[in-house]
Amino acid sequence: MFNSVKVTEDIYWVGVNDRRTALFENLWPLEHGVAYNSYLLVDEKIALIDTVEGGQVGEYVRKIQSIIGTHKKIDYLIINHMEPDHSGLIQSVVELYPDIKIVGNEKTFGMIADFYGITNNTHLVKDGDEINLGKHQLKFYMTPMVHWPETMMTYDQSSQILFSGDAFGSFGALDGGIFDDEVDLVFFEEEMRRYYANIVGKYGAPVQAALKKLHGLEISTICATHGPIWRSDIQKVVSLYDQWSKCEAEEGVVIVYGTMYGNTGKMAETIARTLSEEGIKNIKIYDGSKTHMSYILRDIWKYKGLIIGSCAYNNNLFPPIESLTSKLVHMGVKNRILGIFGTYSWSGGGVINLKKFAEQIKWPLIAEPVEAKCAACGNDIDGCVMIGKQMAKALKEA
Ligand SMILES: Cc1cc2nc3c(=O)[nH]c(=O)nc-3n(C[C@H](O)[C@H](O)[C@H](O)COP(=O)(O)O)c2cc1C
Repeated sequence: MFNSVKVTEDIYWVGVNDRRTALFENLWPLEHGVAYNSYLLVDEKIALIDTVEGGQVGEYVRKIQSIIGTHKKIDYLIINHMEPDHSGLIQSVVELYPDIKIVGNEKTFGMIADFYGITNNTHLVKDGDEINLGKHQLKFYMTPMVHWPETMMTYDQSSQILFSGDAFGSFGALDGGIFDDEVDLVFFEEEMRRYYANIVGKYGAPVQAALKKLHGLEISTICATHGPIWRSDIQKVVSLYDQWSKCEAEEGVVIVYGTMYGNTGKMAETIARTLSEEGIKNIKIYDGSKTHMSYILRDIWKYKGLIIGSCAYNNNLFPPIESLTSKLVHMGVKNRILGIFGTYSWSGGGVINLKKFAEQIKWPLIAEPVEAKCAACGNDIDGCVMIGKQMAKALKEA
């Protein structure tokens, strides 16, 4: 989108959409693109909050100059987050506005020096420090490890807008709509959870600390660095972050399996049908080879139950299931209940490693694991039914 967009009378969205990059962080699919949001506050003094990814300098500068013209200077460049998708144009901004003061904390400046070799014209802020722009009084909140060490948030006391960095951000380009009341909210809530689960999810405790620090602040609008601007129901957005960072989950089950020839998948169908017969409505089945892990993690972040299956593969788990289980351990997901199943033909490798995963992640196993030889029959099918029944029972009791 070429236009800048007014957030208030004198605050502008000057972000850009990226529909070309296939993988965010070279890892996470961007089927519907992503937006890099930056904001311009035009007061007696002018401040730019964060920049955008490095590839879109022309459009970014045109947007800024369509608001302030080519002669006015920008006084402050506030850096809430140094990840290169937001800091990518710091050098270009500094070249264009050589007197600009870069506002950040101690950790920010270490990274600016190391990434971009910039050490001049810095304005160091600590937790609670303020800067006056004229009408606007900005206050800085240090929120380390949401999700980098230098992350901070900027709160404008006059408009009650929180510039939150990556917190409350989501995947998905902004297809014309910039505000939450202009976009498909169902899509963005899913994409916000996928972003949270994959990018921020490991840092639940720092997110909790940040939410505590912001508690009591009157927030009219949240301007994150990705996704829509939230202004309709701030309480809902904050409470989603609260739930996710506490690993709270809803009633429902993700069943994910790894299969080469379909036998493990058939067991998943039996388990799912039993869950449904037992009254569970939210059941999501994924073939781990077909659906990218980021979507599976998104749903694991939502639902309390995980049932995971794997065929044996060279004495080990099937590779996509191996990746998923190690990612779950790495992220330290808590407060889930687990069922496991699988197949083998000679010495196994799937279920034995799923049992090791259960021990590592310390989630309770709701039923006896089922391991079918080649293809499930008789007792194996009974075992799958039992996994479904026990999972439904545990979910209802949770
Ligand atoms: C490449 C490959 C490696 C396998 N490695 C093992 C193994 O290490 N141990 C074992 O018991 N079975 C192994 N199997 C057999 C499968 O795990 C077994 O046939 C299983 O039932 C297949 O399930 P599926 O139909 O869900 O793919 C292997 C099969 C293939 C094709």
